[in-house]
Amino acid sequence: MHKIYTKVTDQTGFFEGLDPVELARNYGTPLYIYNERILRSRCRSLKNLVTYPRFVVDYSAKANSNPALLQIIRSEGLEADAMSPGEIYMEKLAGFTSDEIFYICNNVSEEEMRYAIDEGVTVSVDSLSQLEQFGRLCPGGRVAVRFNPGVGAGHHSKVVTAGKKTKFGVDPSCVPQVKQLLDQYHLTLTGINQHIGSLFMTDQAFLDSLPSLFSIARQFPGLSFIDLGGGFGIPYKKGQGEQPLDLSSLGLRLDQALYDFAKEYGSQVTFRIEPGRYISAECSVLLGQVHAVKYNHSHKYVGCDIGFNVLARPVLYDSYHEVEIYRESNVPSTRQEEVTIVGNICESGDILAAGRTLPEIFRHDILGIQDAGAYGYTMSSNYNNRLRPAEILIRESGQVQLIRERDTLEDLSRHVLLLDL
Ligand SMILES: Cc1ncc(COP(=O)(O)O)c(C=O)c1O
Ligand SMILES: N[C@@H](CCCC[NH3+])C(=O)O
Repeated sequence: MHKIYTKVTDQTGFFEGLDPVELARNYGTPLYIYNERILRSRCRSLKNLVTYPRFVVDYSAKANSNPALLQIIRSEGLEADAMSPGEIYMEKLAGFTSDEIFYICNNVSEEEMRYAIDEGVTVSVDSLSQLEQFGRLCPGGRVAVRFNPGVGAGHHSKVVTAGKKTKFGVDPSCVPQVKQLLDQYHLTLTGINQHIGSLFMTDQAFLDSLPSLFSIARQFPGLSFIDLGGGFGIPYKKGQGEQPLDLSSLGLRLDQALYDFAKEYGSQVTFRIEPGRYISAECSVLLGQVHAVKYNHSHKYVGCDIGFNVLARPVLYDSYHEVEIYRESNVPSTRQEEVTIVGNICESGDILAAGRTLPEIFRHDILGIQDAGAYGYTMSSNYNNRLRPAEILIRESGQVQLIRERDTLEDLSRHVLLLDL
């Protein structure tokens, strides 16, 4: 077993006794590693959020749609939301049936909407024009409408998806036009949904959004479901003492709100939530290797193979991920130093962690980027013609399984057509 010099969050025993340096050597870096036990525990926490009996957790696959992980999530009794035909496709590959998939789309073409209708999944539209499109494609069908409750939340303005400044959802003042379109195309409104945004760490905004959603529901008697959205946060700064979202307090208050509303509205109604990050973020550590260390104007840069093509969150949102250091040799880090960890992409903004105080890092060290399982691989790209990483899963049995191969150079040229010069 190689010595691990800094252990910030591995009290959970993330590697289950395996050696991250050996995993990096066997599978190469960059490498997304997932832990099945942690993934299952997050699914169970949300499934047991409330006691209200008709409560469904739709996993939001945009956070991570690796089919092996989707299989585990489904085996825990969760259903799934989808944002694109690709997500529907991956979910079906993992075994989700049409009635377990909720397609929450935004500004889609007729072709895409037709795909979802033909696949038999429930469709939610989020504008009057998309409702009209659905009506023309599927007259007499069942549809859901996403409303904007007016209350937004999120870790960055780019991921707040309700409130005044967002493209998402139908304004509640448009209920009469929604009714008119439902009538015109003989549609049944099967449910309404919302999503206030991504990552809240207190329950306030989420609970504050409910009265507005419930007041919309009152205008549509007989709905099968009301979907409250996702956004449940995880503490990315555990090393600085950031505390997890208090699910038990949120659950208690939510439960009360659900029972109260169902009593008034009708107890047949199902409530859904659609979390992504909470389920998949903490079950993954992303491994990378340090290939260069240098000083530029006396600041130390640690250069590794995790460019923003592998993990885009720090560059897109200034997101913070804890970094652990794993080392093969027994060379100790004798001092702490301030460093900036950067990737191998041809942009100055390719910064993974800026100005971090960490134990001294050497060339060849393995870095473990924590909480990388949500919006990690799914937002990766081939920018600079780099290869997207491999993904492995540490099973509950302790076995390691490859669940996605690393891209190859041939993958880069797969859809390319050369000229005949
Ligand atoms: C419509 C919708 N549902 C669910 C989610 C999942 O969000 P989160 O991963 O924060 O739970 C998102 C992403 O913000 C979303 O846009
Ligand atoms: N991609 C964002 C979350 C957006 C969720 C999708 N609406 C993140 O990494 O935090």
